[in-house]
Amino acid sequence: MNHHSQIDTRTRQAAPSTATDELEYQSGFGNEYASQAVAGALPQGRNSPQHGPRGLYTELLSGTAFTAPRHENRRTWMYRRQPSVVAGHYEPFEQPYWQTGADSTVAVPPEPLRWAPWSNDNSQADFIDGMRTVAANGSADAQSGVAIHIYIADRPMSQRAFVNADGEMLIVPQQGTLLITTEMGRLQVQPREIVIIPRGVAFKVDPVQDTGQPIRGYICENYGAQFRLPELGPIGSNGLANARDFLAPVAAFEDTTGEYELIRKFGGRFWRVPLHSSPFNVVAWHGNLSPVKYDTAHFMTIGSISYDHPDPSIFTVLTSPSDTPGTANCDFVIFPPRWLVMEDTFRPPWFHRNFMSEFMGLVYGQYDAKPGGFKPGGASLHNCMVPHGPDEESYARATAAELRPQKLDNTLAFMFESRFRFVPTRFAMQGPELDKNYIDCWKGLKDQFER
Ligand SMILES: O=C(O)Cc1cc(O)ccc1O
Ligand SMILES: [Fe+2]
Repeated sequence: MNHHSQIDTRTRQAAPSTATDELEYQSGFGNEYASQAVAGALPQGRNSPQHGPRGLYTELLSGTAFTAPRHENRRTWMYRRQPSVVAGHYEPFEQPYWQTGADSTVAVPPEPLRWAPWSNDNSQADFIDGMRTVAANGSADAQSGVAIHIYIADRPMSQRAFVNADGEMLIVPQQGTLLITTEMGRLQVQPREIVIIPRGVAFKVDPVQDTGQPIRGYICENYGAQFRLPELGPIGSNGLANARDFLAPVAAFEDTTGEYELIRKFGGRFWRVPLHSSPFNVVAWHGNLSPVKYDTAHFMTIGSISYDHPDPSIFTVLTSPSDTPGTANCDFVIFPPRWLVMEDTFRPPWFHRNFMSEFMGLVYGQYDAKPGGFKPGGASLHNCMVPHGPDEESYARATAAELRPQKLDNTLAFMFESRFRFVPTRFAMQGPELDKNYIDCWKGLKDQFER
């Protein structure tokens, strides 16, 4: 099933890169998916028959505690050519730029921060080597908080696979199409789409075409509760990201021979182990723990059709709740193409100070609160209680505008919003991408009080 062909491009914005996706998927979010690459490989009526089907080994992957409530419980049964315990000894692997948890030695100024698109500092990097942590909070061992990384990669992972025991990974591609091979099968993901790789699932990321440009994007590594669809409350039973638009892979296994290198992130450290065959050897699987992708063009955006600018929580695609109701470990929020029709309203985001900490990125186009300075591939950070809002240009434009219905088009910004303060890494604070003059975009907002 190719869902791209179903997008109505008259009303929905096409992504800048449009490689066609010929892969097959199963639809739904957190379904009891079932798939087999070879007939007879998926047992019927039981999970672990005395003899695995077709000589396959049975292996269970639990993404939540066995006793997690039913609506949160995630696990998948895999039928594979070898169990994943077949491996040698692990040895340490170095990835010094991929950091875990807040770095308490970094002094974070309580002011708005912004970064230009990061430059490619290593043109020999795959997805793992090309990862750079830009901010983090919480702790992987405490199962709370997130890290935000950017990746810039020029080469395929090829015979290298990766397992993250510290959290799930929400990938937001910004440039170039990815082919993601996982234990559950393959997904193709391009800018405008997002993908979630659950904690513990082996995967690798390869560029789809050689465009001469590296693949680039943002990642939210989530140490906390798994991302899920938000409650809809009075919105009702439909809207925002609809579950049926999420796509899980179908079972597929690799026949490649030769050595694999498996890299495992475990408690903030990296380890490597040689494998004598591909870890992508699952012939059939069933369960509700699976990577899924989602095309944000399917997002049913809701906004004000009377007056005022609503809170951006109406744009929540996914939420990772914390123990405090309504106060997320992390929300993933998008600012997609949409109509603005509010009457007698300052339409861009208001000036504000927020309890929650806001990390923003831009996939393409312009963000209405910051028409200049905030570039695709760059980022901004407005931490807990840090004042921010529309820049001078946006303010001038919005207060002068004639309030006709207006389409914000050709744009996709997003926000990782967390209850925990984001601590930028040394890499982010000391690199040349940090915008030293960001605060100046507000300096012309003079006192114009008419007494
Ligand atoms: O600060 C930002 O640009 C993000 C944001 C957008 C919005 O529409 C309302 C509040 C908010 O924090
Ligand atoms: Fe904000």
